[in-house]
Amino acid sequence: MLVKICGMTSQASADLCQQDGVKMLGFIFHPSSPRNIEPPQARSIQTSGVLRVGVFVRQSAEDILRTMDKARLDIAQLAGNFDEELCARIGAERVMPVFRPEAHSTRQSLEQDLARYSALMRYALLDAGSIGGGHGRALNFSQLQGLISPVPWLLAGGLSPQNLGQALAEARPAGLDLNSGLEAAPGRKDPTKVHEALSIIRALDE
Ligand SMILES: O=C(O)c1ccccc1N[C@@H]1O[C@H](COP(=O)(O)O)[C@@H](O)[C@H]1O
Repeated sequence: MLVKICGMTSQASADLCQQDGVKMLGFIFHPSSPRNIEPPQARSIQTSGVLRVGVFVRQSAEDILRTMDKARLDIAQLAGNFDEELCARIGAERVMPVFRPEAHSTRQSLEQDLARYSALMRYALLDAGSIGGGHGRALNFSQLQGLISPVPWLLAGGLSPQNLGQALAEARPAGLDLNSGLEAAPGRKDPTKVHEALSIIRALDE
């Protein structure tokens, strides 16, 4: 199971979330987010053995590449409008676009969209809503069961210890992206929720 925990705002939050089984830590570069972080601060946060993911909403390829360099990022999560050219400029191995199941009237249309980006991304992420993120709103998990994706896909949107079991059983993603559902307050991770979520995932992933 590919587990990503997003919204790192300090070394303490990264230390809390860098636990066995966590593969990605996310840093949000979106000024209006309560989880926004500046590139130098993200750079100063030490991580080990995890992929460092930057979350971007409306930045240009140049801005994204500059921030990736400044903050020592491995992957760009494209949570705004993206196209083939943007993905190609960043490089397929470093791209995780956010796809929006609710914007598609059929499952086939979502799968076609995923297929279109097959050579342009390393992972795909599926979230609720139409742009941005961190809204804490979940997708309809059962509608995603058996989804055909050319790359491993992560489920995002309102995941918390309360709904992880249902999400895994119904959507059956390759990975999970946890964010506001593990917070004590916006931008501040709750150690109890983080431990609880990771132990649920470990138990269900055996
Ligand atoms: O969390 C944010 O503030 C945010 C802002 C702008 C773009 C993306 C953001 N977060 C991402 O949204 C999803 C789902 O988050 P949640 O579980 O619903 O809180 C996740 O991928 C975050 O990386």
